[in-house]
Amino acid sequence: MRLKKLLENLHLLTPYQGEDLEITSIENDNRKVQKGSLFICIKGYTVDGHDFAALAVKNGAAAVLAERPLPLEVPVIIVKDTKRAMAVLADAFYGQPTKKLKLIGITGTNGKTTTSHMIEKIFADRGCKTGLIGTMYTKIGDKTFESKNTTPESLTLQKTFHQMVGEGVETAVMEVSSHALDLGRVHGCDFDVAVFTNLTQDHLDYHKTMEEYKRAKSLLFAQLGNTFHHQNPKFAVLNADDPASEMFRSATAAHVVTYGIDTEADIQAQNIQMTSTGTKFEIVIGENRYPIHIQLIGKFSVYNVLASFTAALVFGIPIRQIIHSLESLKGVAGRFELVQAGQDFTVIVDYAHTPDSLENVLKTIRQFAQKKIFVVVGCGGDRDRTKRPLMAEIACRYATHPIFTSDNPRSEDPIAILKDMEAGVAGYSSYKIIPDRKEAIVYAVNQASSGDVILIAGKGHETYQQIGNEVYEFDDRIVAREAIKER
Ligand SMILES: CC(=O)N[C@H]1[C@@H](OP(=O)(O)OP(=O)(O)OC[C@H]2O[C@@H](n3ccc(=O)[nH]c3=O)[C@H](O)[C@@H]2O)O[C@H](CO)[C@@H](O)[C@@H]1O[C@H](C)C(=O)N[C@@H](C)C(=O)N[C@H](CCC(=O)O)C(=O)O
Ligand SMILES: Nc1ncnc2c1ncn2[C@@H]1O[C@H](COP(=O)(O)OP(=O)(O)OP(=O)(O)O)[C@@H](O)[C@H]1O
Ligand SMILES: N[C@H](CCC[C@H](N)C(=O)O)C(=O)O
Ligand SMILES: [Mg+2]
Repeated sequence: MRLKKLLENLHLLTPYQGEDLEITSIENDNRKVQKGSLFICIKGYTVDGHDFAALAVKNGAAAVLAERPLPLEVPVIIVKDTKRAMAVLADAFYGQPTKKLKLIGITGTNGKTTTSHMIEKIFADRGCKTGLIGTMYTKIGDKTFESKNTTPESLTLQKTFHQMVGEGVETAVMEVSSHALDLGRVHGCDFDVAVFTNLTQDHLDYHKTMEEYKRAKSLLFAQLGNTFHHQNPKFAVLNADDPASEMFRSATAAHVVTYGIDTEADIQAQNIQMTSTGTKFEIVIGENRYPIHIQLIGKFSVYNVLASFTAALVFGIPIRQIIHSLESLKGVAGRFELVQAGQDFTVIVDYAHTPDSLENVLKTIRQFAQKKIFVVVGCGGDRDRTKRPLMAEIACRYATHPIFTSDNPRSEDPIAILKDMEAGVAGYSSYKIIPDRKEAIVYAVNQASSGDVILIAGKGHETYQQIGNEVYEFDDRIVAREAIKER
């Protein structure tokens, strides 16, 4: 694409008058620059991309987009906010791919990954080629690619959507994190449906207050726009049981459809019963009742099913097909995943790393556990510190044998993280501290007797543990399996 044509999309008050050049790619990392790239300088949290502009030019950059003048031999286009501009240029360069896709965005503290997989399954079961972007990976059809962030920055995102369109994807489902919304990573994404799961405490290291965290989440609903698309209507799918939904409703002019359990909603779950193979309930829509028997357990799973059901319903997918897809879902990796290695006690690996998710999972376990409940849990370093004492207290409140250990300590001292956790459990003496995660898992496995339950929380599908700057191979499921075998 020609540079002038590309820059027209920025609608600068003083249009670019410089040399017109062929732009072969857009990059914001000098290490990816090739001959003819437009290099965008982004001031990051760690380094300033402006400091890499000269290197980018050396690597072949034809032009540079920056927030201040730079002494370079190629054209330097100055804008106030390169991150905002990057989203616009990425969308234009890749041919506005989200306009060619049915795009479903999911936000909320917990349940995004699970719900996105449910929605993807409903569309895939209909023979539709799907795309998925989220915490575990980016997926195009059956191929998966590693993802660094739950929601990547705009350039990576638009490139991925472009690839999806090229490979025949019709429907893309993505998790939209609060960081992404706040940092404008999804600017320009033409969402058709925005889904809200729930809002509880997390990420206060970044957002500082719950109000700010909620405001960031509300941007997804604001982004559905204020224009009506009567041929392709846009929908906000909101959780009637979560008070934050009111703010999200007011943030959008799109059609609002609610789901819920405890509060009256357009799509409601009633008569919820736990069975030996999962959960049975009825989905009530007006006068109609649709029985469903899913293979997952817990009230939180019912919420995820309702959110997915509603998102699919607004696209006009027949109810019996939606129900069939949801009933045949066995689970999502690392979410309430059972480790079965011939033992006579239950071992569950789950991604609960927030107070609310830990409480939900432990409450669910309490519904069926007959004997001891072990929980092996830690808290991530360089993340919200205020959730640490809360998670520890929840572990002690619901489990008979809580074991505090390390999650991903990152740059923090693991012992200091454990001290933050301990601050929440002054009134308890039931817990044990084993800083080494493997030792903690082995200890729980060795202590368990027939009929007990062990919950290993926090890392779910993760296959690594980050201690300092080192990333080690670590998979709770494999460690637990080996511990069971060696018992
Ligand atoms: C705080 C934050 O969001 N950081 C994100 C940010 O990194 P950063 O600001 O540190 O970037 P930087 O390293 O300073 O680089 C600045 C610029 O210089 C460029 N650069 C850098 C080095 C170099 O040699 N050459 C070069 O050109 C970089 O390409 C970049 O354009 O930009 C990176 C690239 O897009 C992100 O990967 C990174 O996410 C980090 C890994 C992260 O941990 N983010 C978390 C907080 C996050 O975003 N989490 C959410 C939600 C998680 C959930 O609840 O599910 C998520 O969506 O993942
Ligand atoms: N609807 C829900 N409400 C509360 N907790 C949930 C819900 N769904 C899942 N959980 C719990 O939260 C954990 C994380 O679920 P999931 O990975 O689907 O959430 P997420 O929003 O994608 O999280 P992240 O922001 O870390 O990517 C699960 O392992 C489970 O313990
Ligand atoms: N997306 C979440 C994942 C946390 C997972 C937990 N294992 C941790 O490392 O804290 C985050 O980055 O905060
Ligand atoms: Mg996720």
